[in-house]
Amino acid sequence: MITRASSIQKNVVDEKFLQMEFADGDLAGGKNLVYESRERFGENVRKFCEHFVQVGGTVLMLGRPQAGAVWEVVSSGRRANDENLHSTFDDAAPFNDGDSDKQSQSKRFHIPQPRSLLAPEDMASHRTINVEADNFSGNGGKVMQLAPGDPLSAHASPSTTKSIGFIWRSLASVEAVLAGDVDTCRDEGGGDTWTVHAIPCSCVIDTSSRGASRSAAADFCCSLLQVYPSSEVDITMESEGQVNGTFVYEGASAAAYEMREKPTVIFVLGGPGSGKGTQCARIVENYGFVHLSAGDLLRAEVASGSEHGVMLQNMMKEGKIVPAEVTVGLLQAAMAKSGKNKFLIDGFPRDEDNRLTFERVTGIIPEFVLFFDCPEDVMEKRLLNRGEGRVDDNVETIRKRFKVFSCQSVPVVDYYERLAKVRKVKSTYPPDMVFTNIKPYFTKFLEADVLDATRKLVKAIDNGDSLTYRKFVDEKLTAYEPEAQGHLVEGLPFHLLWLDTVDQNTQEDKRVISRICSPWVRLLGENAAIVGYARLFQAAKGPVVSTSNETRVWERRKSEDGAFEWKLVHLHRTTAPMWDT
Ligand SMILES: Nc1ncnc2c1ncn2[C@@H]1O[C@H](COP(=O)(O)OP(=O)(O)OP(=O)(O)O)[C@@H](O)[C@H]1O
Ligand SMILES: Nc1ccn([C@@H]2O[C@H](COP(=O)(O)O)[C@@H](O)[C@H]2O)c(=O)n1
Repeated sequence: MITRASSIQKNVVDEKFLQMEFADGDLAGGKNLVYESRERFGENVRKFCEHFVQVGGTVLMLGRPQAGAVWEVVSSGRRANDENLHSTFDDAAPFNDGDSDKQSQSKRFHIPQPRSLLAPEDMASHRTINVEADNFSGNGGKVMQLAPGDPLSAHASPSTTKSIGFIWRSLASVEAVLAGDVDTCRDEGGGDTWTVHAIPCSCVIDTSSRGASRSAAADFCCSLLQVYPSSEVDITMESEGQVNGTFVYEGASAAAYEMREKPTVIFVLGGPGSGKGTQCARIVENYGFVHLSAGDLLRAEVASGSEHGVMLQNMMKEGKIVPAEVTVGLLQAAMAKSGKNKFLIDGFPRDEDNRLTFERVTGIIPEFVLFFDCPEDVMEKRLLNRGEGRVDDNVETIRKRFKVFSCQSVPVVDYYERLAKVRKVKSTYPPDMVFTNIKPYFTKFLEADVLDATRKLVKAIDNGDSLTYRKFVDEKLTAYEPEAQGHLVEGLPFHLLWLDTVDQNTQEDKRVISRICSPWVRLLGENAAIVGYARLFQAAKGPVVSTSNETRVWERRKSEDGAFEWKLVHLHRTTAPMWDT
């Protein structure tokens, strides 16, 4: 059984979830759970694994550690497979957390490097799974006829956005091969060829000197490196001049930083007229998401006179769900065009086919599903009063749409409910009240935004980039910092002087860069936040040269264009002691 981090949602790991997710037999039989993560481990993932172990399972955690994260193999003391774990992870050292009670229930090991995606039984037989070139002509989304161990190659589109989707699909394909899951082994085809030879694998990327595909290639390497330890991945980048692997590795890290995560997607569902569009407008205004309404995209497609226009119009008049390929294609194009990475996808997925097609094509799993709960009589009244001249806002079609919703869309909501991903809001109240009830689900995005602003600001300071610096900082910034010798400094000139003296032409190996470590965020209401962290200053090619502790106070305001932005209003920095190593 392979479980992804994203399906273990924050704050929802409880008995109910476990019972829904895993049949009794799975747990009672002491089955293995191979937990594969490309995401940061949180407290809930740990709890989840511990629980799984307590009910007799074994958990292997595979992937790459994030800074500061502890990778653990949690193994049930009641099972006799500890040896197996030792031989799989031969450099794993027992971890003694001093809690002897717990130790008798389960043993933990720190693994410095995860080894592979293979489950222990596969490791034991050392089956090598070849993932090679030229066995798959992927044009047109052909389904590959694969059995476990069969070779696989894949093709990537030259467009970066599509390629990112490919990366995840490609990794999903590798997993699918491992699991013998032929259905998942699809690819859309076209473009460059990326070759993954085996696990341990090597990867040859022909960039053909195209910018987009080069950066996609870097992303791909990065994804590989997140899943496989670098010792097992050998990356070569072929282009004019034979750029070597080191370049790609560094490129991959940079790309990983810029595009740390796949886009964040929230699906917005609810019956016709439940108020999805109304609330999405508020979420966009307050939390900076891009709103994509599947229905609006389809109506625009009809209006554009496209080849599918007549068919789409007829289906919509009947309240029917149009083919998923069309809707997903429109959504994908709109996401790429926006250049943004946070999306509210409204009125989607309307049925299982919508959901599966979206997952297959984009590889994106939604952060959560915002669901508006509203009785039919209320929705009908609203739609009849909407007055937007839509072809489907008449009693006859409205009733058909209700039927389609309960027969085809509700099962999708149930599916996400089983993954504990549904955030239900009653939408019979007035719009402002509905929005108040939605807000708590979006707090974490405010925290992420303010942390992102902090990172960008620190980067601007490192680069002597006063233009970007000014974008993030209030003119009346106040600061306590060692350079000010105990005085409160007000305004920007003191800081700009420092920025201007950072010599951007300094030789690369003499530059000092800084890194934010152990950050924390505390929101003070919706419009203020405190961010704290340790900042390590490093020579670009050398060890840490100094450290400081910084606290920054941010205020969220509306900018001239009406969007919210974070502005730094106060800074406190102290020099932190250095440790002898
Ligand atoms: N909480 C509410 N109270 C009263 N009226 C509302 C509320 N929310 C939305 N409405 C009104 O109901 C109508 C339908 O709302 P909206 O278009 O947001 O629904 P929807 O779920 O997006 O519908 P559809 O699925 O058909 O696109 C609109 O006229 C809107 O102004
Ligand atoms: N995923 C979707 C979304 C919509 N449709 C069709 O569009 C009609 C209107 O949708 P709204 O969300 O704007 O109400 C809907 O009744 C469907 O005909 C679709 O097929 N697939």
